[in-house]
Amino acid sequence: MIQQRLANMRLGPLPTLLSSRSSICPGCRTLLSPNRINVRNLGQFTKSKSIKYLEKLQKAEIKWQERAQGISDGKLQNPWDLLEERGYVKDTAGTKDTLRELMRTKRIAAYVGIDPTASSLHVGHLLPLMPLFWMYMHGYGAYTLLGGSTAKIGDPSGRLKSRERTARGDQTMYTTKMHYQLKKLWENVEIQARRYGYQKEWEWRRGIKNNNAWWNKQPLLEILRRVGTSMRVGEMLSRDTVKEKMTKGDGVSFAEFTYPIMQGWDWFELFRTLGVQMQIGGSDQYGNIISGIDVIKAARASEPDPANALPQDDKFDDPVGFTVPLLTDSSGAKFGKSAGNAVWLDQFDTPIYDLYGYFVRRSDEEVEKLLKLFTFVPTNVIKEVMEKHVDDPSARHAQHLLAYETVTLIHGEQKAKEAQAEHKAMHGKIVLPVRTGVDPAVPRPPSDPLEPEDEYKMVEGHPTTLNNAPRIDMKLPRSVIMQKSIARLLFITGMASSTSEGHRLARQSAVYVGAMPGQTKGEVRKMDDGAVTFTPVKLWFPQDTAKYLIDDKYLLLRRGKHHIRIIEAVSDEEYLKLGLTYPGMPGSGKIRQLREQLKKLREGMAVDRETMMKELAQEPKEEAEEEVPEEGEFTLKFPEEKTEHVRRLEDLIEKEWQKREGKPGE
Ligand SMILES: Nc1ncnc2c1ncn2[C@@H]1O[C@H](COP(=O)(O)OP(=O)(O)OP(=O)(O)O)[C@@H](O)[C@H]1O
Ligand SMILES: N[C@@H](Cc1ccc(O)cc1)C(=O)O
Repeated sequence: MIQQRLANMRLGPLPTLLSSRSSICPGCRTLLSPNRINVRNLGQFTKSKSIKYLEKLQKAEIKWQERAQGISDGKLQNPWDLLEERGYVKDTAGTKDTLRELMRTKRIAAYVGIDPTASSLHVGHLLPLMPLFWMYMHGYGAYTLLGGSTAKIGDPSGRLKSRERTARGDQTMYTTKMHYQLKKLWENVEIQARRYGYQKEWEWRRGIKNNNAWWNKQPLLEILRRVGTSMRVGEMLSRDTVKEKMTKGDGVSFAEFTYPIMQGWDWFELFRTLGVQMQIGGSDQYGNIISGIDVIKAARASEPDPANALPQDDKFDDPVGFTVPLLTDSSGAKFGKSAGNAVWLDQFDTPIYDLYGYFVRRSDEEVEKLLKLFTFVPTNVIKEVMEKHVDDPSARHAQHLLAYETVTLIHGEQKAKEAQAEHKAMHGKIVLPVRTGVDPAVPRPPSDPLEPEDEYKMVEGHPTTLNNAPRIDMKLPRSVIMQKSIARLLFITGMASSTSEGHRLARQSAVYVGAMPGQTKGEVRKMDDGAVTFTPVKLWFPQDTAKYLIDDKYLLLRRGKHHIRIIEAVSDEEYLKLGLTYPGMPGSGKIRQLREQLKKLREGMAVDRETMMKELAQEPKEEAEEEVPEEGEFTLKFPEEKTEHVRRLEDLIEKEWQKREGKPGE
């Protein structure tokens, strides 16, 4: 069938196509029209490969057109209707009819941008991401963009106060963490797609972009000439967000005023290179989306090279967008970091158990809406679940489904199973702890200084995925970073199982450090803030590690695809005060010994107080330093007197004993 259609296609013989002049975005796996293929943009293919590639494009296009016909015939649902039905559409840029028809006829691509202004994504960010994920699962191109450059300006939309400036190093840390969170989300979306029966096809496209890639080399003059001349200041001043901030807030800086143009130019870049015709954002992004459409139209009309001209034949070539409703808390405040009510996607900011608990606590009134927004559960199944739920609301059946599915998307199904089992074991016996800041009235329980090093251990016996990858961020004393060999650092950070393995990895350049590839041999170029780039580690001298410190504060290491460490250099005093330890830290044996005993006690393995005290009185085992310190090498050692951390652990052990012995007040 496809063969036959291929032969009948009006595209003509492929070699002819290859010589035709016009434009197609190189990243799009979309055949726009017969005369729109630009051989220059297919430069990376040899001629024969290009023909194969074009054949694949043709097949994909035929499938798409068959699907479009199926939608017209009422055999298939238009994905736009799915987005509307699930509650994702608040306002549209472009009429709903245009959006609907565009999605039926054209395999467009869409994007959602997020500025890395915190170290983690939060549940609010999932809302604009969900329709993007749905689009991906229906064969559209889907891109997430990190605003490494826009974050330096700060979007004034929906705010009365300008964002605080972020230090260069922190900005890098935020970008890196969000980049890996997005990667993890995308990997989980692939799994979810399979789980829900969406068969992955060659044409599916997705990616994570960083606008730093173009802003670092974008001449201002080009923007002013191509876009600046047609954007009217009066119109820009009349935008609600600008007016609000100018009259009720702290004013609008010139940089903030140009923010919508920056965001619009991002869109133009994605439109030009990847065929991203649609932008999705929270409802506070409506003004920026409208400005973006103006920017694209102006940039498109002012293209100096006709060979690069973008299609602009009819309304289906114009950029479009839509906003999702804002997720708010019970007081109506936008759920996010600025309002201080965020539920984080980073399990070390919001533990998975708490994330699960957050969704279980949603009210009966909102659970159906949230199931549609945050899960891939089909609407007919949601309907059945809600019927069951109404029969016995106290079982919180719908809420558990919501929690399970959302945690599965964020952290993987295994983690969702664990959180559910843990939750079920606790249910009814204790009040759920709230450690997320969702409800500030509930005090946060003191954190347990339990086995922090374990967070950096790789899971044994299982392949590493981003769902089970160890913790990314860690602190280390500055002296350790500056004076230990890179091999030792790899061991200390959990990237290698021993110093000798660290040595081998560094010798083979099998690990990477956050930096820009040097242009000359031995040259070290620091990473651009806002972008994440790695170059292979070499066996350099301990003092050379300092060259890779970003903003004199962060060192980035990567092994394979999933083992990342963002190591923050803190003063030795602060490290001790925080009570942190690292593998092989001289004097840390006491802490390890106390932790082991506390664990034993909690697991009911401790015999009696006297035996435990005896064991604690023994000299703790020190982890042998595999490496003989080089002369003058610093070794951070715990001071003789008890540290805060030791005292805290002793205190916890005492409390556990009192609990066990049934002392009042515990
Ligand atoms: N609570 C929310 N509901 C819906 N969309 C949201 C929510 N929070 C953020 N978004 C959307 O996520 C995208 C990125 O948001 P942004 O980078 O502004 O982060 P933010 O957390 O909203 O920032 P802040 O809370 O500091 O204002 C935007 O499209 C934004 O509208
Ligand atoms: N301005 C958006 C983030 C964003 C940044 C760059 C873009 O191209 C798109 C969106 C926000 O603050 O929420």
